[in-house]
This record gives sequence, structure tokens and C-alpha cells, in this order.
Amino acid sequence: MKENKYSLFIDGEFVEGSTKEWFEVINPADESLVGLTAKATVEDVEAAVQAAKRAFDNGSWSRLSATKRAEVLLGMAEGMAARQRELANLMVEESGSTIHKATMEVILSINTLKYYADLIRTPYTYEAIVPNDDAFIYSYNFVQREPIGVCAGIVPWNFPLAVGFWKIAPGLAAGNTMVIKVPTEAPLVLMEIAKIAQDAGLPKGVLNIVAGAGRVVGEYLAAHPQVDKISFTGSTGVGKRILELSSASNLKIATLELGGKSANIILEDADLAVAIDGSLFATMLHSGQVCESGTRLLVPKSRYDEVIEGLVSRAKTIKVGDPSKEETGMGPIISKKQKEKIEEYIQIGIKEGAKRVLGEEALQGKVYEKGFWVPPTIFADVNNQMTIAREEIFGPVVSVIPYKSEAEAIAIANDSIYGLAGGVWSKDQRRAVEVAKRMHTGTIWVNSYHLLNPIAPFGGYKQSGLGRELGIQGLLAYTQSKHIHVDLENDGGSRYRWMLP
Ligand SMILES: NC(=O)c1ccc[n+]([C@@H]2O[C@H](COP(=O)([O-])OP(=O)(O)OC[C@H]3O[C@@H](n4cnc5c(N)ncnc54)[C@H](O)[C@@H]3O)[C@@H](O)[C@H]2O)c1
Ligand SMILES: C[N+](C)(C)CC=O
Repeated sequence: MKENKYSLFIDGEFVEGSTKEWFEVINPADESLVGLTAKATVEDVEAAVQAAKRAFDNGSWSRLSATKRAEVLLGMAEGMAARQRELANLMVEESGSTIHKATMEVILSINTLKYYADLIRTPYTYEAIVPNDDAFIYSYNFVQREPIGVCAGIVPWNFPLAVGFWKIAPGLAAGNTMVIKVPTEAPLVLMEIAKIAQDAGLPKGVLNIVAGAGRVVGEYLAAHPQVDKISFTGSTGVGKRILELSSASNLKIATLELGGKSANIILEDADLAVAIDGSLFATMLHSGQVCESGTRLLVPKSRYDEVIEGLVSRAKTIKVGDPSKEETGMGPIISKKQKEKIEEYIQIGIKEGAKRVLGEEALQGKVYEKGFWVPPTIFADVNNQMTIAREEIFGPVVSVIPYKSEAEAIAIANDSIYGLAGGVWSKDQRRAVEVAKRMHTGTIWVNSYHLLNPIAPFGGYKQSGLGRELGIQGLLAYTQSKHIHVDLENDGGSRYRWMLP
């Protein structure tokens, strides 16, 4: 067990935390103990913020050249690549990710580091602007992009590594220092990163990693007057609380990546074999515990029966079980609490008149005796006013909604408080893109789903979020711009003689 005891990482050191209390991390597939993590108190978080502030102010990172910062980020990427399998296995154990999803996540995280290391070596930090007014013609103006300061990141359990790196990679690349709060359910993989960062030569205090209760650690960071920016990924309810605390304290800049109830539209001309498999991938990946899951599947009435039949027969082929096995398609649910929440939604769906066409039979076998399991569940005959079409379930449950016309499909898709993602399936790509343009969401996949690339921004419309991560926007979100005006006449005074004759 000793090697699976994880300390907090503050000011370049692994520390036990002020109360020396530890919490258990449980494998959701069999309820075994994966490891112990030190539980941070507000005193520990304060120490982490102060370490990040000192590190920012001393310039060991914030004033380092972009090329040198990029070298360290690439060193971290190399360190992660060398331990790819180990990191993926740890995520399988602590979060129930299948080995495929966990491996994809490590690769996405490495690519995010590499992308930002490349981006800061291009002159994004500098922008010349040309005066367009005679009064300013003899001046030279430029905009400098500067780091913001101490940035906090709050990370959820479903993609602990990738979401962590959507914050750490651009945040560090831009020259900020950081305090990351890891999720209590799956804290270990990001805590491993502390060692990798240290080995890559990240100066002390630049990256601090703490674990602890959201209400204590997360709220303390959100309300802290010396935290200059907060980036939160999690539920919409907690996101609203973060925004309240962050603006009331010091008007800190906030990026919020929140929940979703994404619509996935199969158009009449779609290749159903492709669309059905793609729509199951859209909802069952990571047992549906993915923010952008296509949980409202919109199907034309003319092809409805075919689609339902296809979904049921293909979903039955998903192997649910031990997430460490290569052949497993779907693993467990993160916790007993989350499993019970999903089951409650399933009962609500039945009560409100939706027809459960798959998922009634409990999973049978030794592997399901322990751990937290919910079978792939399909509801037919859902209408968009039902609770299971309006609220985020965060489980392997898809609500199939029939529609009569393309216009009706778009109206249903947009009738949601959320706007995170969506999908469109059609043989006619031009038509699919026209539909995509009319959907009010931040990401749409045409004839695919869940494919993420560090070059493209990710984030939500409406109550799915504020701001963007990834892409150039994701880097700029960790900078603030400063306009510098240099008077070329070396005689600025001549311009205000009217006041000081
Ligand atoms: N848009 C995205 O990119 C994205 C990505 C992943 C997850 N999510 C969303 O996250 C939710 C599932 O994750 P979850 O259950 O971990 O969400 P959550 O909001 O309960 O927790 C997210 C993180 O916030 C912390 N937290 C909890 N309460 C807090 C509080 N009062 N103040 C500060 N921090 C607090 C948690 O400890 C955790 O680290 C879903 O709604 C999902 O859609 C969104
Ligand atoms: C966007 N992503 C996949 C990293 C996390 C969503 O839950």
C-alpha cells in the first residue's frame, strides 16, 4: 500500500497535509482499495496559493522565455509517454475507465502539452497594431500577451487527466503558476503528474496539486483574493456557485466547462449501420459519464423502427465488465451514489411514459457482484419535455426522440438549457453541415462523435459553460493583453501643449 499513498504537492514538495488525514480511493469495478490520498484543509490550500504566488512573482517561470517553457512542457510530455501504460492502468483502477478510453486520454493529454509547447514558440504573444488616426501616426503600438498570475483548476473524475491537462498545459505554457484541485473519486493520476513535472524541471511552486472536498478546497480557491483566474469543469450547479464566489471575491476571470444534454440527429438519408454504431458510441462511452454524450437521439419517424431495432441489437453486443480487459466496451459507474442517481432517472423515465426497450434485465455474472454497474439502457418514445430528455443523467442511458421534419429536429435539439455538443448523421455532408450550423452548441460532429483534437476549441453555449478550452482560444484564456504605446517623436509633451503651454 505504501507506494499507493499520495501526498499533496505544494511548493515543489510532497507533503502530508496539516491534519495528516487520508481518504480512500476505491476501484468502482470491484470496490477494492486503490490508494490513499492526503486530505487538504484550507491551511494546505492557502500554502499552495502562497507558493504559486511566490513562484509567479519571482519570475522563475513567468519571465522564462517561451522556448524554455516549451522545453519543460515537452519534457513532461516525454515523461508521460514513457509511462503511458502505467498512467492508463491507474485511471482504469481509480475511475473504471476502460483501458481503451484511458489510453486515449493519456494520448490526448500528451498531445495537448505538445500542441501548446509548439504554439508558444510562434509569436502569439505579440501583436503589432497600426494607428489609423493622424494624431497617432508617429507612434508605435503593440499588444503584449502576458500571463494572468495564479490560476486555479478544478477537475472532475470522469476525465481526470485530459481535463487536468486542458488547464495545466495552456496555463503553464502562458507563464502562469497553478493550483490544481483533483477530484476525490479519481485523484491519483494527476497526483502522479507532480513527479513527472518535477523530473522535467518545472521550478518549485509553479504547479501545486491538492486533493480534498469540493465544498472546502474548491470553494476556498474560487473565493481566494490572490487567485487571479479559475477554470472549473464539472456540473452546471457547482459552476454557478464558482462564478458567484469568484466574482464576489476579486472579479477573477472564470472559465466554466459544464454539463450537457446533447442532441444527436440522424437525418433521413443517413447510413443507418454507421449512424447506429456511432450513436451508441456517443452515449455509452465511459458508461455515459461524458459531458458531451449524445443522450438525446433524434430519429426521423420514417426510419424510427429500424433505428430502435438496430440500437437494441447492436447495444447487446457491448461487452460490459472488467475495464482492464482489452475486449471490454463498457466499465462500471464511478460510485454507488452515481449508480443510484442513474437508476432513479430510469424509474422517472418509466413513470413519465417512456418505453424502456433495453436495460430491464440486470447484468448477470460474478464480475457484477461487487462494484457499481448499470447496463446499457435505451428508452424509446421519449418526448423532449420528459425529465430524461431535459436533465443530465450521466450514465449509459439514451433517450430516443422521434421527429417529423428536419426543422422539427433542429427545434427539439435547441430546446434545452444546455448547448455543449451534438451530432448529425447523413450521407450528404453539405446538408449535415447546414443542420450543424443551426444547432446552438459549441461542438458538432458530422458522422462521428467524441473526437477531440487540441487544435479545436471546446466549450458550451448556454448553461453548458463560459469560455473555451483548447485551441488558440484556450491559450489566450490564460493571458491578459497589455497595450504598449511608444511615442516615436520622443517628445510626447508636444501633444499636450494645449494643457501645459
Ligand atoms: N463541459 C465539460 O468539459 C465537462 C467535462 C467533464 C465533466 N463535466 C460535467 O461534470 C459533471 C460530472 O462531474 P462531477 O460529478 O465531478 O461534477 P461536480 O460539479 O460535482 O464536481 C466537479 C469538481 O468540482 C468539485 N466541487 C464539488 N462541489 C464544489 C463546490 N461547491 N465548490 C468548488 N468545487 C466543488 C468536485 O470535488 C470536483 O473536483 C457533469 O455535469 C458533467 O457534464 C463537464
Ligand atoms: C470533454 N471531455 C471529454 C474531456 C470531458 C467530458 O466529459
